[in-house]
Amino acid sequence: MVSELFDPAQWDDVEGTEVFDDITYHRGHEVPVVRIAFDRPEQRNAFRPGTVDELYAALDHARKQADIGCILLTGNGPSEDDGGWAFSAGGDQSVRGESGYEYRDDDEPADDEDTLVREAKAGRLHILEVQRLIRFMPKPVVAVVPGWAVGGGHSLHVICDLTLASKEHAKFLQTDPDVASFDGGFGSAYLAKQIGQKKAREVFFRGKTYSAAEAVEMGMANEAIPHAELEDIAIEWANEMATKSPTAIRMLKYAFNLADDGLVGQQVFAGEATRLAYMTDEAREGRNAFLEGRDPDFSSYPWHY
Ligand SMILES: CC(C)(COP(=O)(O)OP(=O)(O)OC[C@H]1O[C@@H](n2cnc3c(N)ncnc32)[C@H](O)[C@@H]1OP(=O)(O)O)[C@@H](O)C(=O)NCCC(=O)NCCSC(=O)CCC(=O)c1ccccc1C(=O)O
Repeated sequence: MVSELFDPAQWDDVEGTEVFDDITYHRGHEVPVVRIAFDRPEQRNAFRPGTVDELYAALDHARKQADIGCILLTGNGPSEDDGGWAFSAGGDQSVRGESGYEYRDDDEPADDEDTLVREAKAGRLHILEVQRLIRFMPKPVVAVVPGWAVGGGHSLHVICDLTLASKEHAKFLQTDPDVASFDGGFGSAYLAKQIGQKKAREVFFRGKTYSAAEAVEMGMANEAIPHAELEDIAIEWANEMATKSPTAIRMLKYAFNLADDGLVGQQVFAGEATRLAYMTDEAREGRNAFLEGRDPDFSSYPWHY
């Protein structure tokens, strides 16, 4: 069983992903959606470096699928040890070293003799690379939170485009200052954009646990959903988004990001505007004139206002 909330009739395996140890990755049977899930329920889906590598690879694969319009990011469960549920409890503290989170034992990416592996074995904080991948993903990413979203796991739900939470089991908690960590980027500053400065400071400075209903009330989750229906409703929402105009959704996501992302936000939005411009006859005339060694003739293209 992948997870108690996982409906095998809704999902197909994805070739090549059987090598994943710490996550699962499935593609919608009838919907243009993928489901990526942390798969360490006995550790509350805490992520170690290998988990982050796999998560990055799966998200990047989903990014490149032209027929996939939405990504559900969740956590498998419950824990066989105690029945507890989690989206993710953040960085695995048992492998935290002095320069970041370390590869160890079965988490090793490759062979000891390899020079590149020595680099990879240095402490990593590359969950931040995953955050950026989600941020710039040209399609919506939905955090489906069946239990604890804590520390770096909390930051991950914050960066996702939408958050759907289990009414009974979702719990939102920032422990960063308890373990002497601090997400000074999207996890805190973007959270403040969502719920306001006072509330975001409370989340980090007090380290109180919030329910799904409180998270919705605060504006950091979209809806609290009965636990048993969580993934079904998530698929419904994902399918609604994934069947709209891909260009409109992509431009809207980048437009929402733009103001907060500075020049990089402008670059990402402008890159998509350039792509749209390349699709016009006017752009084809510019390219063809160069290739044909003549001056371009733009006279039939109006100065729109
Ligand atoms: C999540 C809890 C509140 C759940 O509590 P409870 O339900 O009582 O369960 P437990 O019995 O505590 O846990 C069950 C089992 O899971 C293990 N476990 C839980 N969390 C972790 C973890 N993070 N790492 C390792 N193991 C974990 C726990 O030890 C138990 O195992 P047993 O063998 O059964 O004993 C509670 O568990 C809890 O508070 N967990 C710790 C949460 C935490 O502090 N997370 C780390 C925050 S820091 C972080 O995530 C940094 C991430 C990062 O990379 C980063 C770095 C720089 C900038 C930004 C970021 C970023 O945040 O992205």
